[in-house]
Amino acid sequence: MKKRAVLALGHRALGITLPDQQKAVTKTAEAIADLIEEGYQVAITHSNAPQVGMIHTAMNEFGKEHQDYTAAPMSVCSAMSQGYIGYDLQKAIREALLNRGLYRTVSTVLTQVIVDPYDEAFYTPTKVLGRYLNAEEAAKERKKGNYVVEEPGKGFRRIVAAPNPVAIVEIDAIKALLDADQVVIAAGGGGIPVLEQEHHLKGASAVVEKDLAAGKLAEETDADELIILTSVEKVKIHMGTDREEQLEEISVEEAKGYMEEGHFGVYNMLPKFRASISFLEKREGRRAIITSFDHVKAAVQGKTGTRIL
Ligand SMILES: Nc1ncnc2c1ncn2[C@@H]1O[C@H](COP(=O)(O)OP(=O)(O)O)[C@@H](O)[C@H]1O
Ligand SMILES: NC(=O)OP(=O)(O)O
Repeated sequence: MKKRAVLALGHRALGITLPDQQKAVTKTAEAIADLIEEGYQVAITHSNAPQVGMIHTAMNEFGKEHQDYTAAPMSVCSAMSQGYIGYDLQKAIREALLNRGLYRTVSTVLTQVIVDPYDEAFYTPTKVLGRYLNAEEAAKERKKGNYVVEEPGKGFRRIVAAPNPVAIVEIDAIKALLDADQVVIAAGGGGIPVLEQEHHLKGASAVVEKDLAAGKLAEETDADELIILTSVEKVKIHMGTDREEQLEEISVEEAKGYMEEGHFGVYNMLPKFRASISFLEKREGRRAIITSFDHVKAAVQGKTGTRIL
């Protein structure tokens, strides 16, 4: 029986600008093809904060120059990011597989993720997005009810909530594609955040943390492995001190302990641990791996990466 993996692609595996993204996904697609060659069924999710920031600027600032301009809410910007990132990934993965004489349909499911309107995250936004604003522009954003944060010496940036993913709306479609052994890109950028209002879904002005959405996707697709591809081969404890140590194979209990001791960056490494622990506590006997895209093959073979069991 095939193993099922959910992969989360971070900034290094995905790239940021259009040309950068096309170059990065070509390399990442090789790593994904390695996994498929090893017999994995693969679902992929990815970052999108830089991309959604660019789309938001394009739609809401330069868009005004178009006579039929209407503002684009954050949820629509998220959907757009899923579309073009998915398109680049589809092309790159299809090609990497064809070069190895393999064929799989690769598709992107525009995915909505339900969030809780009472999530604390709506009161304490953490996802920094878009270009730098000057003080006057920042004041205008605040007047519109948007949150803005100052980066000393650089200017101001929009900041939006990163609520927890509660459920994946299109989960049955994603599962059907995986069951058919097809490659699926889903819950990109953490999914398009939506609020459930009776039986309607309403886009939320937020960006879900992609690592947490990947954990939810792994849980809901009953995956064997959650593989988070980031910029480091292994996670460190006591990072930057003379006690620095790389983590290899650790238990959930150990992972929780390190988390509580505060070894991980709050907005970068910590969500990867939260996602891994949440998945492993709900699906016993599975594995979470945190490593870089160029070490994924060795990591699934147990030779490198930080592996949480
Ligand atoms: N304990 C840690 N061990 C390794 N890297 C860490 C740790 N804490 C924070 N980091 C930082 O987390 C970064 C990866 O997170 P992030 O940049 O958000 O990645 P991604 O875009 O891949 O999700 C690393 O480049 C590193 O600087
Ligand atoms: N959605 C999301 O978590 O994106 P980043 O990884 O780019 O912050």
